[in-house]
Amino acid sequence: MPITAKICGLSTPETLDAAIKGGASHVGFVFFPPSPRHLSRERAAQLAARVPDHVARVGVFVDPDNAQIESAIDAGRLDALQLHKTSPVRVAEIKARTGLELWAAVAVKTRTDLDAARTYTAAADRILYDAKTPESAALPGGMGVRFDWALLDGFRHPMPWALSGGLDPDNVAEAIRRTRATLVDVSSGVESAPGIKDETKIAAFLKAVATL
Ligand SMILES: O=C(O)c1ccccc1NCC(=O)[C@H](O)[C@H](O)COP(=O)(O)O
Repeated sequence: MPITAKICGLSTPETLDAAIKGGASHVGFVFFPPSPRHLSRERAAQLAARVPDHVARVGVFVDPDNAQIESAIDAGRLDALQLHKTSPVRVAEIKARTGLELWAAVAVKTRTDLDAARTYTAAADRILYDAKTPESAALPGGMGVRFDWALLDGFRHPMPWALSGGLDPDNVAEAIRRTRATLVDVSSGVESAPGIKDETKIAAFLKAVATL
């Protein structure tokens, strides 16, 4: 099975183009004001217009309300929604309301954290296993934190899934070999500073994925 990749938190035409040129299957647009990657609706619309049909636009949210979601879907021409810190009931509501592909982020630090994945079976289309960020952290994702991939050993995934958290061009091949992920997601591992994507790192990450 080919390995695919989502480059998350893109905010400029140049870095978006680098992700598309490098073969990303998904591009992520963050809609969360505290994030250095947050996009205004205007910026999202400009970027969305550059994305070809074969690349999926994923909107990233933290327990959003309906108005936030609807304006972002329109502006970003979103194909999928990635929801952090959002309950299974709320994910199901959003799915019913939008009809879009829904990804539920599950924050992982211990094996017990994986149990949350099963609570989304009736609501989400995909689980994104992401590293749990510290309680004091400003963001629930995009912090370059990695979890112990061995936690996924022998775990029966309840639905399609993706691996995230602390991936970068140097460790993504090992992560894929270790976990057998078929979709990987990266943000800060392809940045030169928080929120500043680096075209060279994006290309290196996608090359590392493509060579597997
Ligand atoms: O990236 C953000 O700023 C962000 C803000 C709020 C919720 C989620 C966020 N990012 C989620 C992602 O999809 C990241 O790609 C994922 O957490 C991995 O990030 P990183 O460890 O930096 O590669």
